[in-house]
Amino acid sequence: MPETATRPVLVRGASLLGERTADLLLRDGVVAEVGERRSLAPGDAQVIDADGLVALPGLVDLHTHLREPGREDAETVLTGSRAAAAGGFTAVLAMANTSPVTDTAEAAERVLDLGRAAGLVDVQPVGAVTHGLAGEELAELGLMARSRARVRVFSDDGRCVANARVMRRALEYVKAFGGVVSQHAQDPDLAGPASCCHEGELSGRLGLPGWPGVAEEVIVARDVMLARHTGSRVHVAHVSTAGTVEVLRWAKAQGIAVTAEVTPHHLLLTTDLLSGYDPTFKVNPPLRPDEDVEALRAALADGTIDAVATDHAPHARHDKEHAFVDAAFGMVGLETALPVVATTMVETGRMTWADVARVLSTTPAAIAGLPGHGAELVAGAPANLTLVDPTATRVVDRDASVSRSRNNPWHGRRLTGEVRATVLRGRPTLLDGELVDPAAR
Ligand SMILES: NC(=O)N[C@@H](CC(=O)O)C(=O)O
Repeated sequence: MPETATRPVLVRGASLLGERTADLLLRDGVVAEVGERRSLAPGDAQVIDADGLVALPGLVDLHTHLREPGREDAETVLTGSRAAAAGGFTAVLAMANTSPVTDTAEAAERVLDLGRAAGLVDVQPVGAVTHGLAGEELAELGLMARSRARVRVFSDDGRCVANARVMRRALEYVKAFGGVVSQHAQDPDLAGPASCCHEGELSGRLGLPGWPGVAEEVIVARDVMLARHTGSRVHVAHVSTAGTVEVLRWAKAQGIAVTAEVTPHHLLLTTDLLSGYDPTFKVNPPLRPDEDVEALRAALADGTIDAVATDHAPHARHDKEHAFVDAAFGMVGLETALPVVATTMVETGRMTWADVARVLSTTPAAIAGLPGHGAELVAGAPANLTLVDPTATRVVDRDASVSRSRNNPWHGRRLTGEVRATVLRGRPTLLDGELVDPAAR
């Protein structure tokens, strides 16, 4: 995207990946110089004092619902971009389950253009796998790939591509241009049409229809075999069970081209939260028991799960404030993803900040094929970065969110790790924890 020249930025004294302290001079959209701490002269640059802050490559979210077009009462590309910048993201993949669905080149280009107009984060459209997410005929995969939007990730997310023949064809098709199919793994027959939570002892007691983890696992098992058969790439969206982790571990050991993501909420929240029937905790896949959460954390730490993705799923009050069985599935997550990962994985000693950069930036950028993102912060790299205060703690207040929606499962929880600044191609989008108006940059 052509951008007018901006003032250089000097990031002073940041701890690169929490490993070594340095100054970074950002000019013309790239990291122009990396020097010893306090070695670079500011000249006419805007100075960001990053003493005590960890610098990461800008975060990349593989799984964001921005709701525009169609449900602007829940979120727009602009309000979702604000939430992304506030959360430290410099790129987000916008899911296709909008209204109309992103299943044509024109629809994908429109989302791309809305993202550019908002100017806070690179909004990369995800294309639907099938027309209207109906699971039957393939969408215009090739046209979306060749469009200005350069779509590489395809997903019917919210719905599973349940038909094995359709999934096979989609995998064959996207292989031609290095694309990937991101699967919402939920066998519709096994899960059942009315299921709204994890199937287990608690769902029985609460009288809520649940779906078992095996409904996810059978689809993942099938899809890794289809990926092997086609020689194509499959990505598993929002992994939620220990059984899926076992399948992934096996598939990776065979050399099958499978990648997977876990959401922040599946790393910390468990099914027992449902005992109050609060629809804030209704999400798909559902919150699972402790054993699954533990397996997901271990799999993220050992690389079996490749990435963290938010599944930011904003919903308007009138869709969420219902009896549990009738409420919409989903929770917001862009603004809290980094603190949840810091709290569950870094504070517990399971991951380093370099690991956080891998799972929230480098690997998701590689999976999505976004060459401008996820790069190590060295001279010549794109100036996309996030500055984090690793020790600050904060109690989440849903009303302080810049998202349009309030379905925030973290409200009232204390989390460690605070995003202080976000920089997109050398321009701050967040400074001192406050959004920077694109017009003022
Ligand atoms: N995660 C959710 O619970 N909801 C998502 C769709 C989806 O990913 O299932 C949504 O679009 O609201």
